[in-house]
Amino acid sequence: MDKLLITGGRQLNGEVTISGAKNSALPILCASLLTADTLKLHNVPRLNDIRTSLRLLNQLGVHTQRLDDGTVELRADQVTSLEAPYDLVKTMRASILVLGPLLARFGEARVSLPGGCAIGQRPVDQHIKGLAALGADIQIEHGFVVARASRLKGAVVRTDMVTVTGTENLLMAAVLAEGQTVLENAAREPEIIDLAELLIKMGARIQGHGTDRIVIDGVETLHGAEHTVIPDRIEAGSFLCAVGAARGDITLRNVIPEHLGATLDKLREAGLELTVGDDWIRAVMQQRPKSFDVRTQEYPGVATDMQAQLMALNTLADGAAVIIENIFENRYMHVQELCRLGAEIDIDGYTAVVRGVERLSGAAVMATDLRASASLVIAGLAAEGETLIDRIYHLDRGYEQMEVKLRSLGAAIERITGKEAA
Ligand SMILES: CC(=O)N[C@H]1[C@@H](OP(=O)(O)OP(=O)(O)OC[C@H]2O[C@@H](n3ccc(=O)[nH]c3=O)[C@H](O)[C@@H]2O)O[C@H](CO)[C@@H](O)[C@@H]1O
Ligand SMILES: C=C(OP(=O)(O)O)C(=O)O
Repeated sequence: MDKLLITGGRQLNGEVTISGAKNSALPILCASLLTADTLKLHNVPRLNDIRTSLRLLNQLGVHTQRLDDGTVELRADQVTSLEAPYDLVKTMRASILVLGPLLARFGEARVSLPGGCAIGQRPVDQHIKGLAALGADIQIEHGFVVARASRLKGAVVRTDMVTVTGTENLLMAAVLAEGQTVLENAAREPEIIDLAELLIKMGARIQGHGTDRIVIDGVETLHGAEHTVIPDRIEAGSFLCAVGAARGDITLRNVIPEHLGATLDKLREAGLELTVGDDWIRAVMQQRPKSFDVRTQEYPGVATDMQAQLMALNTLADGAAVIIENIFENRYMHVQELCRLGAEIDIDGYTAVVRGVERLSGAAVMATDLRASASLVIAGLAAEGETLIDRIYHLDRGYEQMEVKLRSLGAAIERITGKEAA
């Protein structure tokens, strides 16, 4: 298992290019199942989750090809299996996103229930409820969601809570359904808009994406399209937290600053000087951060996927901060590890109180999930001495070459691979 070794205390300076968004690319890859024509996708990040998705799609019979420039071509003209097996689904919850497209185009799907996960229970009942409302017959059998429908029929679907992948699954199902579907209480994340825009290029009729009411008029078939995945707002936010903690002067390239609105507000509260252009953000930090409170919310609020990184920044702040995690019931696994680095944090249910300390000190820590890993990297960059982060396979799920990018900014960070790390 690989580890990361960080020698903290170096400032970050220079430019870094942000990769395509994992959470946009994952549903978009699954949209390839909706047509027999070719999808040509640009700016697809090189991540373990993307490799897992491509493996899953291959297993279903989708022909996939990755070109050197980050382009991925997919063609689902010979789908040979309608089953997403446990061994692939267990490593990545987003595999559930094949359910809607398979059912809509082929009238059948068997998708393993996603396995346990470190940040909360994460049921898929809303995906199932929505597909049932579109006329699917759905059973849970032997750990699989087994869904059948001759042709899905449009309906009004109101999910009990805002769900990102739930909205995406229902959107991909509804585009091929007969008649009109209205998704109420829909997620408004930029990744939903990106998916909807791809589907529209494929011939889908969708209105209202980006609002909480999406109206879809089903069509008989969809065709091929070419699309560029949006930049990863969470990767961008993570680098900004890193410079906030380690200090320095960095410029992010290939970003859409408006997707980071709530995060940028928080970072300004922390004392970062931010200059924002069309597709770049410059961040300068030369002082100790000031503490700032965080309440995670659905977009356009502060993303739960930024909570751990914003907490890492707060551990070094002047003052105390209250952090409230509103989306996942178990997303404080990083707290114990940040405390190993000298942070002072108390948790009470969904609330964490962070009392900023003047310095962190390097230690051996364990990554427990994707954004927890990022928070440990951020803290390690600012800590005195060496921090050794174990289980960074979590980080590799969602950050493209994070240590290479950080090294280019001047960080002392090395990957220790395989046996060497044991
Ligand atoms: C691949 C992807 O895009 N992942 C993102 C997606 O995850 P994901 O789509 O899994 O998260 P959801 O938006 O669905 O979850 C929001 C809340 O709803 C609950 N819920 C959801 C569906 C359901 O059927 N029943 C139910 O109870 C969840 O347990 C959670 O408490 O959105 C999350 C919230 O922004 C992000 O943290 C993840 O990075
Ligand atoms: C929780 C995340 O991803 P996933 O939904 O794929 O687990 C994330 O991106 O922070």
